[in-house]
Formats: sequence, structure tokens, C-alpha cells
Amino acid sequence: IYTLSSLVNNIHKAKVIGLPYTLTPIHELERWAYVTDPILRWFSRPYLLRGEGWPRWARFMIKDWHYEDKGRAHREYGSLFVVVSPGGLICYVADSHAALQINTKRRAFVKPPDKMKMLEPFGPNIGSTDGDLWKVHSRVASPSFDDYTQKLVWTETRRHTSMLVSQWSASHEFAFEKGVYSLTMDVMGTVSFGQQAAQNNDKGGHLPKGHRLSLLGALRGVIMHLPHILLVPKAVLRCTWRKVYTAYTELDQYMDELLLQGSTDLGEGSDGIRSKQNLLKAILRSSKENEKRNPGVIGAKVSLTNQEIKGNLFIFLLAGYDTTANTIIYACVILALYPNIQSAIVDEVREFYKLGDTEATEKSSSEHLAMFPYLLGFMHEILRVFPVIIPIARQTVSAQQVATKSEGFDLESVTLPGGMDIVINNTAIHFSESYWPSPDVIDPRRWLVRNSHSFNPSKPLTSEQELDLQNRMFSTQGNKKGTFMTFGEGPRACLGRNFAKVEFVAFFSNLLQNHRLELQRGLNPKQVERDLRLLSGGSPVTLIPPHSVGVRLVPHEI
Ligand code: HEM
Repeated sequence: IYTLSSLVNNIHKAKVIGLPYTLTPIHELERWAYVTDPILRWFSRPYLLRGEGWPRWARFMIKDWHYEDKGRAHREYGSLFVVVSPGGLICYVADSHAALQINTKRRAFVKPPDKMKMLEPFGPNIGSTDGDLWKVHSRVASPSFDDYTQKLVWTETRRHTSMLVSQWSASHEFAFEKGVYSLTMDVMGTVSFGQQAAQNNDKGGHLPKGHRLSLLGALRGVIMHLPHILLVPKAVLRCTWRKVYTAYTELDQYMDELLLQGSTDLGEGSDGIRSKQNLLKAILRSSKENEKRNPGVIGAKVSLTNQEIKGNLFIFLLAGYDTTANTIIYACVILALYPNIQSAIVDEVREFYKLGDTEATEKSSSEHLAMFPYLLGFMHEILRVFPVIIPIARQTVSAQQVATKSEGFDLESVTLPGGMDIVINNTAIHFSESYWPSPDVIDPRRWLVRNSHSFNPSKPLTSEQELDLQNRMFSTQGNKKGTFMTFGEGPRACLGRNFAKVEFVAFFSNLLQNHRLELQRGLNPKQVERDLRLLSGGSPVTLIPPHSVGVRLVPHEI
């Protein structure tokens, strides 16, 4: 009776909103969806492989159904619609104008508070907080992502890629995904905690006093078991999964020690040289500087506690490790499938090496990136077609009006009630013909013309586009806001987007210097591409390919 009356009540709420709505027994944000998701994914596989999307009755019960759906639901119900279940209502948005407002008005549309608590195993952070507290986190954390950090990312990524290339080229059947994951993890580790993360290992017996794992070992243990650390209460973890619990406590202890060391260095003034820093020290210093700058603000929070600094370092690891790894993995497979795109990137890489100052540390990260416009275009095209962060979720704090501008959508604005869940369907936006002509076609040149929305890879180029392509400039300036959402938009957009771009470019500029990527022998390219585009691995955190995809490194012909 309760379930039924909740459903009737929710239908009434949906009718008042006035948007098209549809019913489902369970929606994707409910706990029950953890049960329906694996069953329905397994059951729907044959439909997906036929290119028909989800069975209509099942789709809203599947977590992150949007990727495989590719905007079908929006073509059926409209660019904004509501899914109603006894458990609640979700408003799905695929209208760039509405998406932009929702992302820009951060005080009116907040991150769902109940889900954000989960992101605080080490402490509150920039990703989990909202309102005034977020502002303090943002003020302290943002300056740490400066040019020095990006340069560190550049050098560390190139160093780790060189090591990976020698391992991979020594063995034809290398563990491809594993290599990429360990690369992004090691880069995150050294950039966050300094060289200490790369030194001492668990096997060599040189563990620091009082530790059972190395810093990198603890980091790896935490990252590999993130879902358990985020979802299982610590007391339960301690009794049931000792190994994971140990990694968690060890990382906590390392961060405490590093913070203490960092504070002492700052106090003694021996930390004046920015070049000796890592993210941990940078954020500590930024927090102290904020405190000095605002001494008179009584009662107002201006700096972060050690707990909050740890929380932020954790969120950087969480947000930056497998997002970048999966972007690189999708990119490697697409390069193996599209030799023409790979050749254009190899040309760009060769131009770069001709300049002869590849490790030029005096160059800023933006100068490095400017040398790879096509590669950056390719990265954005990968992130458009494979948006590794699938949904962007928000909740209204009180009743909020949202204006819409989609073609064929009757309503000019709608009022969403307070406490309503909203999901911005970025896959639907990225596969909308009106924002991205011929959206299925992967073409990095979209990002090298002044107006990406007028570029149709299936049609001949206009003279203006030809001119733009000759000038070879990567830019998103002319693009309509709200049409590319993989890094989010507005004040809560990704803090590490430049970090990810530098890492991506540093990786491929090194990998493709002497080698090409090909599919492993025996794989059918059509089948590989079909699986990649039609299925996802159903990860709880980021979009991952449905199964391991073999690529191999082949030396360039001389
Ligand atoms: C390809 C790689 C990446 C993608 C696609 C990505 C995507 C995103 C998206 C979509 C958001 C906004 C979520 C929302 O609005 O709810 C976000 C936020 C964030 N990202 Fe990334 N990210 C990437 C890499 C990184 C890296 C490398 C770092 C750090 C080292 C990072 C740190 C963050 C942080 C701290 C936030 C929270 C910002 C805030 O709430 O104010 N990300 N990211």
C-alpha cells in the first residue's frame, strides 16, 4: 500500500511539473538498482549488440543506462523528461541551455548530499562539499593546479611512459590495460606525494619505520578497492577484509606523516622553493597563505584542517586516476582501429621531435599543449564519444525554474520542485545531431575549426573550415556552452582537466615516437569497434570498455 501510494504521489508531482514523464518500478539512483543493474545488463546484451539499445521496459532500472542508450530516450520523450518510480523522480536533461543553467547555479542545484558523504573516507573535500564550505575548498585547492604541477605531470608521465614502452616492446602480448592503470596511478602518486611515492617498495624490505606497506603499495591498495572503501563501513571492512583495511589505514598514516613534515618545512621556511613541491605541499602552503591573507575574518573559515587536506588528496586520486586511464585505453583502441587518425598524430609527434627540445622544462604546459592541436582534438573526440564520467547528478535545494531552448520542445521553461534529482545526460547531448553533426563519426578535425557545431565530417569542407584546418589551432572558444559535458561545466567543472590533457598528450607523444598501435592478431576490427561503442563494462565509477581489448606496439618502419 505504501509503495502504491508513493507511486501515485510521485505521478502527481510529475504531472504538476508538466514535463513528459514515464514510469518504472525502480530508478537507477535507488539502492535496488545495484541488484537490477547486473541482471538486466546480462539479459539485455543481445539487444545491445543488435544496435537497438536497451529494451524499453528495462532501461531506467540500469545504472548509467545513458551510455548505451545514445539519446534514444530523449528522442522518444523530449530533451527534458521525468522518470517516476515509487522511490522518487529523476529529471533527465539533454538540452544544452538547461544543462548549462543547472551546472552554473551551484547554490540552487547542488550535488546529491547523501551520495557525497560516500566520497569522504579521508575527510570532506572539494568534490563532496557544497555552498560556502566548497568555496573555501576551492580557494585553497585550485591554486595547487598551477603550471608547476602541470610540468610535473608532463615529466612524470613521459618518464613512466618510456618505462612502459620498453616493457611493452619487449613482449608482444603485453598486459595493456594493467600497464595504463599502473602508469596513471604512479603519475598521480608522484605528483600528489612526491618522489617518496615511487621509492621504497613492499618487496625490497626497505619500508619506513612503523609501516607495513610502502606508500605506493597503500595507494594501490586503496585505489584498487575504491568501491569497497567508499561503500563498506570501516568497522565492517576491518573485520572482513583486512588487506583493504590495512591499505586504507596505511595511506591515512602516510598522509599524516607527510602533512607533519610539510608543516615543519613551511614553519622553518625551508619550503620556499616551489620546485621541491608536490600537490600535498602545494595545498598545505595554499591553506596557510589563505589564513595569512585573511587574519581579521573572525569566525569565518578560510583555511583547511589536516583532515580536509587529506580528503582533497584522496579526491584527486579518485577523480584523476581511472578517468585518465580509461580515456587513454579508449584512445589506444580507436587509434588501432583508425590508422588515418593515428598517422595524423604520428606526423604531429614527429614535428615535435624535430624541434629537439622535448624535455624543455622552461616551456609552460600550455606551450607544450599548443604543439599538439590534432592530438588534443582527438582526446576531446574520444571524450565526446566515450564520456568517461557518464552522468552529472544534481539536486534542487528548493523549487527552481529552468529555461529550455531545444528544437521541437514545446515548453520554454519548467519549474522543478525542491529536493528533485536531476541527471544531465551527457551522452545524449554528445550524440545530438543538432550539436554535433554526424555524431557517430570520430573526427578530431571538429575541434580545429572555429565552430564545431557547423562541422559535418560526412560533408565537404567549407572554405572557412579549410582555412581553419590549415591554421591548426585547437579551440573550444566558438563552441556553444553545455554541448560538451565530459569535464562538466561552470564553477564545479573538473579541476584536473588540464592535468588530464597534459598527461594524455605526454603519454601519446612518447608512445608514438617510435611505435604504432595495432590490434592484436586474430581480432576482428568490426567486432571490436561494435562492442566498444554499443556496450560498457558497467563500472560503478567511470565508463570502461566491456572487456579487455588487445592492442600491440609495432615499431615504425624506417
Ligand atoms: C579525462 C579525465 C577526467 C575527466 C573526464 C573528468 C571529469 C570530471 C567531471 C565531469 C567533473 C564534474 C562532476 C560534476 O559536476 O558533478 C569533475 C570534477 C572534478 N575533477 Fe575531474 N575529470 C578528469 C580528470 C581529473 C584529474 C586528473 C583530476 C585531478 C588530478 C580531477 C579532479 C577533479 C576534481 C577535484 C573535481 C571536483 C571539482 C568540484 O567539485 O569543484 N579530474 N571531473
